[in-house]
Amino acid sequence: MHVCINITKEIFFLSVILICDLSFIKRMCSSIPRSSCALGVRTLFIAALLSVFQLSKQDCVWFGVCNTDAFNHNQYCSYNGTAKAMPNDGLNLLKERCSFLLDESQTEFCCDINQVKILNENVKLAAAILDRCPSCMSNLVRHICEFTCSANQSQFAHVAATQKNTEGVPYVSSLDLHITTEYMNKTYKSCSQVSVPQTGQLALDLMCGAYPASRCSPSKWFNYMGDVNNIYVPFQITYIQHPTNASINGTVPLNPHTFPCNKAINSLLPACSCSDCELSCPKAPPRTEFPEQFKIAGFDAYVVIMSSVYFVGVFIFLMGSFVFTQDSIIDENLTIDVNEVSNRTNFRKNTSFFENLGDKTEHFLEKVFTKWGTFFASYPWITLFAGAFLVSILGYGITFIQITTDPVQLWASPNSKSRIERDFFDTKFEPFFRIEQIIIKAVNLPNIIHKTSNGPITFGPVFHKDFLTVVFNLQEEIKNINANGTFLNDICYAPLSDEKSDINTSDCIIQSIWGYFQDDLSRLEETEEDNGFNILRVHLAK
Ligand SMILES: CC(C)CCC[C@@H](C)[C@H]1CC[C@H]2[C@@H]3CC=C4C[C@@H](O)CC[C@]4(C)[C@H]3CC[C@]12C
Repeated sequence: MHVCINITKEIFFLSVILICDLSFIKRMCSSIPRSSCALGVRTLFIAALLSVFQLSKQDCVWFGVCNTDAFNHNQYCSYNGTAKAMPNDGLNLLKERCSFLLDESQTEFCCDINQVKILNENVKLAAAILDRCPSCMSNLVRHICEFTCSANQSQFAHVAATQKNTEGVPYVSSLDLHITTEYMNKTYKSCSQVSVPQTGQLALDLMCGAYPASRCSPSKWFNYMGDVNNIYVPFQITYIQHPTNASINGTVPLNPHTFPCNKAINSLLPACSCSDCELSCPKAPPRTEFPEQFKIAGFDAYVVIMSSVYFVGVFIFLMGSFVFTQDSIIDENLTIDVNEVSNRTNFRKNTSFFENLGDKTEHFLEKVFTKWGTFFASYPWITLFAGAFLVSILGYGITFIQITTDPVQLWASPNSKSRIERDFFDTKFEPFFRIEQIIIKAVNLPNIIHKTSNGPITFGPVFHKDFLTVVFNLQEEIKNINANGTFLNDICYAPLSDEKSDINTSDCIIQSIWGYFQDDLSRLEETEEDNGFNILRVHLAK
């Protein structure tokens, strides 16, 4: 509709100009030669077309400041013409926050010097919080500069509503801003961890309206920054997200260039620090990869080698037992003489290699030990005394024996991580306390799906309300445990208790998920509203 009206306007202008020109030409042509007359007509026609084109160009949606409301917010005059030249003072002011707009030596803009001043003033609000992370700040300011001053503003900004000032001049009271989701996400990502040391919060805790940073999202953040009900925002800015930067019905969504927070935007400014940008934090060294497992034909090499050794051994044994036999019986039909029973070889048909080997070894040992025994038996006294002397000499070492009964010394290597940490603990927290841990697992319970304004989030089954209640009861039972008259408060670590007075169980250090609820069952029931969603209230700060 809007376009149609403009086109009819153009045709109207064209016809008026042509009619005027034609009457003028008729008069002129009667007095000059025909060829120069034709040239004149053509030139006039082109000039007319150009002027029409110029008139129809509507690059801007606003220009200049037309209203200042009760909150000292400035609103801009509705204007749909071309960009206007910016005086040098204005260009210098633009350099402050929007220097990228001047990159292509552009001098015409859809804003005047007053708007640039207002822009610089307003941007200071965000700068107070975000300036410590230059990439985030620059990302955010890019779209603000673009929609306030860009020379082709009308491609992505459409006036949604206007109002009239006291003099009846219309000013923009609501603007639709077409912007890519990519820009919003990347800008949000680069700012999401920026901290505000003065308050100990994150920037988004302050800049996301009703939402804390943990529940903020790109859409919520931008919506808040454009919400006219926000005291800092002068007029409604409705961010309309586009999944791509493709133009739709002549609307080309704004897609300014962004920098990740760990990249410096120029050589003068640093990248954001680790405390404001996770990407800037030093990376943990890559995990040392274990060397490739040694394999033979796709099987573990040790298995292959040990199996081969086993089979070769078995093979040798079987060969020695059955194949390499010695013929020791001469005659098959031998009749054994009773007197020859002691001659073993006569009973054997075949003797194996191993049997022969065993036989020889046995004979050898028999000979050696017979000699040994005969020798010592011949000198009994010397043997007895020498033996006793040797035993007493060697037994002297028993005086150096140390028996370790401490399980820590017995089972933990002095260089092990647990041992080093325990030694550290012992030196810092005397006397030594043992930390007892109970690891509780939820069995057969479903996951918890928590519906939030950012979409559903799945939590593990340990967050089941009933489960948490059972854990609480168990914790209470442990607190009241009675071991033959000794209670937890008799043995627990209670650094905050007054040493002179008796230690109460409530002074004992117990760390569990119930700490979030100050060990108070009724607090688990408390909920909070998050944009229509019910959420659990966590009493961290109380
Ligand atoms: C918690 C407080 C301090 C932070 C406030 C953050 C938001 C609301 C502030 C920070 C920067 C501000 C913007 C800075 C510059 C401009 C350009 C101007 O042409 C229209 C207003 C507009 C678009 C401001 C709107 C409000 C704004 C988005």
